[in-house]
Amino acid sequence: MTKTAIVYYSSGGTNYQLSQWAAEAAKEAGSEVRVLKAPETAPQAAIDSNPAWKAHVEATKDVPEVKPEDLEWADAIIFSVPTRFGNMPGQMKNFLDTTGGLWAQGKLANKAVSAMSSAQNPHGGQEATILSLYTTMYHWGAVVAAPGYTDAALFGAGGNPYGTSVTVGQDGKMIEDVEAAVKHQAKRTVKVAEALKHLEA
Ligand SMILES: Cc1cc2nc3c(=O)[nH]c(=O)nc-3n(C[C@H](O)[C@H](O)[C@H](O)COP(=O)(O)O)c2cc1C
Repeated sequence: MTKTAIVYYSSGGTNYQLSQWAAEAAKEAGSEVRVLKAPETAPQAAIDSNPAWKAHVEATKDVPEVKPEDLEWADAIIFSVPTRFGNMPGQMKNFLDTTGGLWAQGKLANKAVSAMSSAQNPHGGQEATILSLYTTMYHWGAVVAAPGYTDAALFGAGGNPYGTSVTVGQDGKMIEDVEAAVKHQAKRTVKVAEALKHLEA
């Protein structure tokens, strides 16, 4: 059975929702799934000063924090993060910077990976954010299973071939309907992981 880790960071819930859709699809594709959040690094005072952020942290307090061992466990890894100035949030970068030990042992090579993102503007840096994640994955020797234009669902969802991305309005709601695109991407990442299982590093 293929194992899938869905690793996200979210302060408003968008990337948590994208991760939930990805989890449903990976399970449908026959994979064992863990949904895991990047550990928070912001001071509690900053979280408390933002009611939406505070509510999201409270609502997801039972989601386990990702550990490097989860990446070693997984055959497929799907990342989901908000765009922060065209880049991933520091919380995710902080976690990725703890994977040096696994990288040095070659344990992240040949994982099938893909990434998703959200931003407040339709062209607010989603693609750059996804590519910033892939830069680290290339160093791992992982195999990026970007969706490209492999399914019609991509077109209704903004058509981002690097990875599903969505615009989030001022009210925190998603503008485009990306559920089908997320699910296609997750299933494809699982399929690529299955195909890679017998590859020698
Ligand atoms: C520090 C910071 C930087 C941001 N930078 C951008 C940006 O460059 N472009 C943009 O469109 N939105 C930007 N945003 C908005 C976030 O991308 C948006 O709130 C996020 O995608 C919502 O995802 P979440 O609900 O999972 O937290 C930024 C937000 C913060 C807090």
